[in-house]
Amino acid sequence: MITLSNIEKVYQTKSIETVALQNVNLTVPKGEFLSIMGPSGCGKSTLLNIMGLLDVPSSGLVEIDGKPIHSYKDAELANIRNEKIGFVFQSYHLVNDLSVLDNVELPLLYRKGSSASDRTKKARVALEKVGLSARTKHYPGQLSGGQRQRVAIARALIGAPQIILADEPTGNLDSVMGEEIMQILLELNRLEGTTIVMVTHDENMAQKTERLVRFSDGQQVSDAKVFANLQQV
Ligand SMILES: Nc1ncnc2c1ncn2[C@@H]1O[C@H](COP(=O)(O)OP(=O)(O)OP(=O)(O)O)[C@@H](O)[C@H]1O
Repeated sequence: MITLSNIEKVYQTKSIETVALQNVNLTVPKGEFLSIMGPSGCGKSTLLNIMGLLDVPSSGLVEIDGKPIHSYKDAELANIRNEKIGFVFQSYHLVNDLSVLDNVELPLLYRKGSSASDRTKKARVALEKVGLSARTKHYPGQLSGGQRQRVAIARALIGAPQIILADEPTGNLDSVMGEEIMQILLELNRLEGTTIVMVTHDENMAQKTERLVRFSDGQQVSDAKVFANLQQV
């Protein structure tokens, strides 16, 4: 579970102060699939970075599973990020000169006690989950956008994270590939209980999730269960 209380984020550059988030209170229960929508610049990526422990708020409290993150040392935070959280980005963030298999193995390189054979085995399982078993030796440049995003999801999955944070995961894809990626995320959430927070500009994608929070100017303007999916919740 992720809890944000009275979160404020102010970016201070030499001459300008930008309030990216203000008075944000949001709880994401374990196993929820939550969408975040809002106009460009309203603070969605900032929010996701704070939830993913990649950034800290200017004020307010962030708790993961009931424990405030400021009570952890930096090394402990890095461990939580590595073990509990998987990230998926709009532009995939794959390493171009590594094969698909090596890209997927990357998060485990930073984990203690994982052998090369264990990493390879887990990477193959993750690639199978996203339907890319036949592409392990390819390089990202040899794949379509949808396939690259599936590699990125496999990489997020390899460490069996409890939480996946996805920043516009279908943003660079056409509607067919976007739908495929969405089905993978929905299955992960339903079958494995992975908590997913997804930033999206696509109303259709948001309507497939359980709950939709809309932001404007750094603040929540609505927070509602997605009616069409209520019977599945
Ligand atoms: N590192 C930074 N330094 C200064 N200002 C920043 C920084 N990062 C973001 N901002 C500002 O904070 C505000 C929120 O940015 P953020 O990237 O969170 O918005 P967003 O809703 O994700 O936008 P988009 O949909 O375009 O990706 C914007 O006004 C942006 O210019």
